[in-house]
Amino acid sequence: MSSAGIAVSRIRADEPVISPRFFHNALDLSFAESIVVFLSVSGNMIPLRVFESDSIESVKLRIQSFKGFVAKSQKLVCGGRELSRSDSLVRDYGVANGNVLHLMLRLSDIQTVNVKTTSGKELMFEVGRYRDVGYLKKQIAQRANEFVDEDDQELLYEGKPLDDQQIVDDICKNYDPVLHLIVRRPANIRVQRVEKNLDEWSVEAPKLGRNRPYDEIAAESVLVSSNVCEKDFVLEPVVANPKAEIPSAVLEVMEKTREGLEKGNAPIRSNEGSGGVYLMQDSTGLGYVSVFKPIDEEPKALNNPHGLPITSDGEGLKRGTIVGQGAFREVAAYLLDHPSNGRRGVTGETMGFAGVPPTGLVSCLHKGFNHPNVVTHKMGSLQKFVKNDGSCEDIGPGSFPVEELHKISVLDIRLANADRHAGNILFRKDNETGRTILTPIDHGYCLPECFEDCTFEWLYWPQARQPYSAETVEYIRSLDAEEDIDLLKFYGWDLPIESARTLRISTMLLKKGVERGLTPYEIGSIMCRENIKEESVIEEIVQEATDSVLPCSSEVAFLETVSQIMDRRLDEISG
Ligand SMILES: Nc1ncnc2c1ncn2[C@@H]1O[C@H](COP(=O)(O)OP(=O)(O)OP(=O)(O)O)[C@@H](O)[C@H]1O
Repeated sequence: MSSAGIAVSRIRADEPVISPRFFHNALDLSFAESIVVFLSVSGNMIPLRVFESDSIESVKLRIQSFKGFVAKSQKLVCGGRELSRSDSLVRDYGVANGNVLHLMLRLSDIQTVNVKTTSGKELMFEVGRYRDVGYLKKQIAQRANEFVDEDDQELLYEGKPLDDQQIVDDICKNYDPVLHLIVRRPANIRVQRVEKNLDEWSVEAPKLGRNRPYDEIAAESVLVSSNVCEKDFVLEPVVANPKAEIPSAVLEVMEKTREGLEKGNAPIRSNEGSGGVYLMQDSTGLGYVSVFKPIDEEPKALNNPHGLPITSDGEGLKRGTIVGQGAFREVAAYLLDHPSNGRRGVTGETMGFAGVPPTGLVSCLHKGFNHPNVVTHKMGSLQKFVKNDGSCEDIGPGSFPVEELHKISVLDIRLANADRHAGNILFRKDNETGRTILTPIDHGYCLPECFEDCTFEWLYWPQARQPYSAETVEYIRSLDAEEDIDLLKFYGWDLPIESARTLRISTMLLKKGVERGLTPYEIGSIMCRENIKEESVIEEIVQEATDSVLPCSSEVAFLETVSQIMDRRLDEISG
């Protein structure tokens, strides 16, 4: 999931933002049943008239028609809650007159840039929006070996030379620009250190041929400040229990990330995501190695770069989650994604059944992060960057192999994931086999304290209606919620009793469901609400158990009651 054009308003959603007079004018008789809300887009407040009976989808389509933002790319947040169910109504979310709707856009990070050489040859590049011109030059040098080194290239846009530090997104202004490439004959550069942090660069550029704009370049000397020897970053693993070994795949990701930072390749903030998401570069500066998500930049946290209002009660964007705990949840999803042939530490296998990328907890300091007030170390999750061809939001589910979807369904059901939309599943086509491989990412809202916001987009994909294979059933049988809770505790996250209960109940449901031959669709439907108003079956089961046991009953007795009620409900469904 991603976000880019961002609502930046400090006005709280429950504060009236318009004068009574405006209301009087805005609400004439023909609109007696409508309400006026305010759309916060990039700091601007735009009044928007909606009906309480409008669906969220139709509000998004309206925004699309007058602002041009594709409905699919929109994310609306009101009163600290994401209006995530497209078919639910404005009134279901309690949106009222004068409320502020924060609009966040999910824009692709990738920008197409066309490069035209002086001989008229055209090359197309797809680069990250937040890459700079220097990076683009490296790509040009790599793509066509008839071109000389990146240092000899000059890129022009609308006749003006571009600096290496200029960001692609700043040049592009919503369309695919054509840049003109000029290759200079190699200049002779000599660097001499005159004192600490101060180098003297002597550049002797030879005269170039006619029609070249750099004919005038003559020998010159410039003084350039450099910090090449200074280490201006910190990256350390966060270890809560020295006895808990960091998985080898996570250590490798940390090491490669450190190498990139050491080479001066700064974190690049992703255009996507409602929180601060940084793409960490490798040592060559040509690829990404990991993704860092600091806890203080989560949605509703103090330093969120997208200007979402700060939490007033500590609750995250999804019910039953807490702002600042996203990183623990990301790490938990990797730790609990056990390999299919056993447990990670024992088998030596690094990848789990569902393929959650290796993820660890780190403390990181870099001036490129969003910390407007103080420069401090940031704690957050560091996840291996997975090469991909896009997210499942970009293509229809027809080509996804059944087992690829099933592995993600097992993970989501177990962890009661409250944020499984198609943008959080990356896809990649394997060149050799031609198979599509799915990778689940973004687990900051798993293991919530209640089931209210569980949503699984895959529920509506045809593969979800096929039964689990024998191997998957075997894997599900091997799961043990108590072992999982102990594992997380060993790694330093003592799950709150409510989240531990969620894990126990959802594991119980998954196991009982497959024993009755239920499909991912059938089990998933028990966990998800059909609409925002009506409780899901799992919520009804929990409520019935709560009503049946004495308030002083133990957790074991409560879970035993849940188990009995669940058996009855599952028999009704499967019978
Ligand atoms: N492990 C990864 N490998 C490759 N790309 C990734 C990875 N993790 C995140 N990304 C990229 O970064 C983007 C934002 O990440 P992510 O969805 O985790 O952020 P978020 O703020 O939690 O988003 P959301 O608004 O969906 O909750 C993703 O859409 C994806 O393009």
